Amino acid sequence: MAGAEGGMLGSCSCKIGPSILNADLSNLASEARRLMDCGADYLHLDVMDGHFVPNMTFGHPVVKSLRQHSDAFFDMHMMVNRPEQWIEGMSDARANLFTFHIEATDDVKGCIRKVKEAGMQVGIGLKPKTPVEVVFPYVEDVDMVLVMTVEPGFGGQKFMADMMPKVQALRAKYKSLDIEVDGGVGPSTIDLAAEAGANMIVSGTAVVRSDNPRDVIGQLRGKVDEAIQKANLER
Ligand SMILES: O=C(CO)[C@@H](O)[C@H](O)COP(=O)(O)O
Ligand SMILES: [Fe+2]
Repeated sequence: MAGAEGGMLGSCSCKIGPSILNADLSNLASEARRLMDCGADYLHLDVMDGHFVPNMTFGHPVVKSLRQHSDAFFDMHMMVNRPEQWIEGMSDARANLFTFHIEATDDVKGCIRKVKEAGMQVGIGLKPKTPVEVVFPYVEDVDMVLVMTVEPGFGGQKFMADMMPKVQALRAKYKSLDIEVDGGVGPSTIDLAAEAGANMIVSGTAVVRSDNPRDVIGQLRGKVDEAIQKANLER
């Protein structure tokens, strides 16, 4: 659904979402346009509050401004404590998917409900040290599960291959779940993520710092499509 605002999740097809964290943030609108024009399916927007992670980025006022220039599907990666406090602002900014971390709230069910009531799709994220089992009670209620493949906070880190068993465990249990991986994903690590069963691929540095982002997005998509086809044949 490249380029269109609205629903995108639920089909478990390959979707590539560049992270703009290491892009030129002073030219967010043109960076968003450039990445969507290069074949991205959605934009992954990293929100950091300086508490949940040791870094800060931007909040809903910036997202609302960006929305004036882009009709892309906005995947909000909320690396913030007490994500509940930003649901209304992100909904007002016309974000599409609000992904909060399971470690960041005492009321996971309540947060899921409030995101839905605010008219957004909902994702739930797991830091590397969080076991995958903690998310199982909520999977039926969310649109997507995000498995972090770096410690959240910064772009350009090394992909943690030891997170792949989490992706495999989720895929084994939930055949049509949208599973996103985020952190250190690029042409040299996509095979592991795709074969484990991830279908939503966040890629920051590898895409935005490439001389040929279209080619990188195409390579990532090729590997994921191939893995999905193989998995379907084996079923
Ligand atoms: O959420 C995060 C980091 O906390 C990510 O979205 C990264 O920013 C992706 O960038 P690369 O690791 O692909 O450079
Ligand atoms: Fe992210």
